[in-house]
Amino acid sequence: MMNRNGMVTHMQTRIRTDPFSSNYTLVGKELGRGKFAVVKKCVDKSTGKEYAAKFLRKRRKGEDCRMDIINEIAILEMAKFSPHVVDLREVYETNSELILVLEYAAGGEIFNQCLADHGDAFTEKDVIRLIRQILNGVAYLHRNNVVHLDLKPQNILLTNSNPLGDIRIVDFGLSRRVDAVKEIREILGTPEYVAPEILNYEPISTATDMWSIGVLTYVMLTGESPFLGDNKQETFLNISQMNIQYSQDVFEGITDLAIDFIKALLIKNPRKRAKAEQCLQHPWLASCPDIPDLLKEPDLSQSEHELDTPQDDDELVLMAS
Ligand SMILES: Cc1cnc(Nc2ccc(CC#N)cc2)nc1Nc1cc(C2CC2)[nH]n1
Repeated sequence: MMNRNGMVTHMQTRIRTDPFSSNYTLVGKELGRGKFAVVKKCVDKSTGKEYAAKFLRKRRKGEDCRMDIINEIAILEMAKFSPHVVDLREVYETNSELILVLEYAAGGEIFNQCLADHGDAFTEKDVIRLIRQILNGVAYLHRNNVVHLDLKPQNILLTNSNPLGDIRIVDFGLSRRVDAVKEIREILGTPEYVAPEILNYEPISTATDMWSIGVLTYVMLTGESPFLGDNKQETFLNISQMNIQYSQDVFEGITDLAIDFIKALLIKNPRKRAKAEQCLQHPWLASCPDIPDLLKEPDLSQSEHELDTPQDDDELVLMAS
């Protein structure tokens, strides 16, 4: 089932109402915190296995937001066959919260290694391998007509940081189905990574995620955020005016193929931007072989997992930023 702004309203996971604390022990400090969610590491009491528990408040600013959380759960369910999307184990509900028990990625956010000093920063070879995994995960979502809409280094986790492990895409709190609605025109995402069409209230599409992957690649290779200004307005201006440099000093030691890859994504017109499947064929990614991911994941784009089409086709409500 879909509603009019591309949110999924139907899920299959059984929601448990027995106490989360009967089965899990919380350990250590918080892993992450958002406006209406907190993420904590936990351990399954019966197996000792580690998970991440995401506590999401159902009421936000006096509104019932339970359906927003159902949307996130349904998208995690749909993506369960992708090895690059964090796995959802089970869901609990209390009076005030829904609790998602998710796969634990011990390596944390790639954000931390993007900014690391030269010694611990990613090599170009690391970035090629990680970007290929991100593209495989995003290609899977796009084949299933889902856009993430908040791709950034804080939402790409590592199974292990040293030795460098594999990526897991997390946080589908802003994600939407793009096939079920004529146009999604909401201001979403994080300023440094939002695509120009978001700022101009133009239609959001899978190309919106591809722009974010272009920014992400730039940051992973250089440690610099290409459009970051002194404040949100300046950042938005840099994006809408395409104020981006590929200077020799910032890209010292980085191949021209890498720059060519980024330039295929940081294109203002979304229709001209490379798609995930095209990116996977780019010579920059072909420069170091890896196990073909498609061998690991069935493609469910045409299957019983297909979400229902929407009941009504009203125009989307234009959301204020
Ligand atoms: C070691 C660790 C360190 N830092 C974060 N940060 C983080 C980033 C984004 C979100 C946003 C979300 N969702 C939550 C936490 N997650 C970690 N492990 C996780 C985190 C998780 C699941 C995704 C929560 N599994 N393993």
